[in-house]
Amino acid sequence: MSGFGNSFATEAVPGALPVGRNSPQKVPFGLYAEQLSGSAFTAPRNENRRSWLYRLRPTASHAPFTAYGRASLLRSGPFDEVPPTPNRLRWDPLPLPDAPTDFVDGLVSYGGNGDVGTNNGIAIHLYAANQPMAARVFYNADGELLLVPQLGRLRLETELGRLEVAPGEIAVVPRGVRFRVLLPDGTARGYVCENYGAPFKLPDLGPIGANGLANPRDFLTPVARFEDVDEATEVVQKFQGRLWATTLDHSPLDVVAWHGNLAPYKYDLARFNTINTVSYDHPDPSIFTVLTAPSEIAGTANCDFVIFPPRWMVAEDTFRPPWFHRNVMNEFMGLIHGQYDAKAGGFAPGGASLHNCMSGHGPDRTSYERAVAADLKPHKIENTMAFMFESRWVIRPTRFATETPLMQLDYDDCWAGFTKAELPR
Ligand SMILES: O=C(O)Cc1cc(O)ccc1O
Ligand SMILES: [Fe+2]
Repeated sequence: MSGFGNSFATEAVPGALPVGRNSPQKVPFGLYAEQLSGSAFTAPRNENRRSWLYRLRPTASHAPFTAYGRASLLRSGPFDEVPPTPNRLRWDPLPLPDAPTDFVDGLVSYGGNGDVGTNNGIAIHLYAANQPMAARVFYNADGELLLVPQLGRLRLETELGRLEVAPGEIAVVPRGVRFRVLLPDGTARGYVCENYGAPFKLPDLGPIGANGLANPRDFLTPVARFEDVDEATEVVQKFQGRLWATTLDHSPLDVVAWHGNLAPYKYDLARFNTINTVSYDHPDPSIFTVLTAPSEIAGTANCDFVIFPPRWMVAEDTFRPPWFHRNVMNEFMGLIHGQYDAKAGGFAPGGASLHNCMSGHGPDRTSYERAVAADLKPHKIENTMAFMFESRWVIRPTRFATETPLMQLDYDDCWAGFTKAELPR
């Protein structure tokens, strides 16, 4: 179903969706009605998110959750394992695992900010997996999950239906929605932004007008699809930063019909309507915002999801790549494929970089020298897709991120050796 944040209605069995009310005395077929809220009941209408689910069994029927037994590199805010470093950080790609590892066990946190307990901030994870989630499902009680596949498709079997997401596409799974991740290509790697704050929405367009950037109709939400499976299914949840598990005697992906505006969705980044200068200067990368999770300060996001898609570069008398800058916001970047125009080397697909508040960064020396010498005819940047999670709060790396051999100890060298400017004598 097409559209961002629409009010959808879908039933996998004709007649399963109650008509004219949410909670009839007798739900068709004896299904159980359940409201899933993504906002406070009293949130303003344009921010109010909820769906009504009609399921084979109530979610409430389950044994207590107990602490998840397995080791995990998943971390949550507050991020205080190691002192936050003011240094610029970059990592080589996360290797695919040797041991059998599914999506949940393959999550590795690189950093984050805020606090799961106060509903602000984000966590940034990478995943590398080689096993489908067989007899288990996962949900995150701490925030919604923005998934950015880099290698291999993900098949998300969720309570509200099925989504397949390939590298170059993204998906968002709302807080609390249970899902299983299957790997149609056998292995998968990618990035996750876990958003503790207000859910992602489309940015305002201001003077751009009524159309452009990510257009609402290109967001896709699944139709209802359910499993009628009476087999043991483990439910793993993350709650307040810790993993918990319980086992049901059935699959909880048993929602036969649902309606509402809280649902998973996907988006193909190739549909992005990229807007850029046709005169001079390199605009701020906010022109490439796909989704924004606002904070209570207008224009100062808990998280912006920004992409650097293929595009024409035509600016005249302009240094065309990203300029040198120091930002009050905090920038975590990843690369889905190709090359990023500010980095001639070292920033590989599946890798990552972190430039926190006020740390000087920008083009590496090779990119700089090439751009200053370039013949400025129209040039198309092709076969590339980098992205950024940009947040108003410092992204505090995890112990893993600062101690892994994937971290490039020589990152600073990419900005070494610039010749000094020469003033007229
Ligand atoms: O640092 C980066 O590479 C991201 C970035 C890109 C750009 O075009 C302008 C500013 C910015 O932070
Ligand atoms: Fe930057």
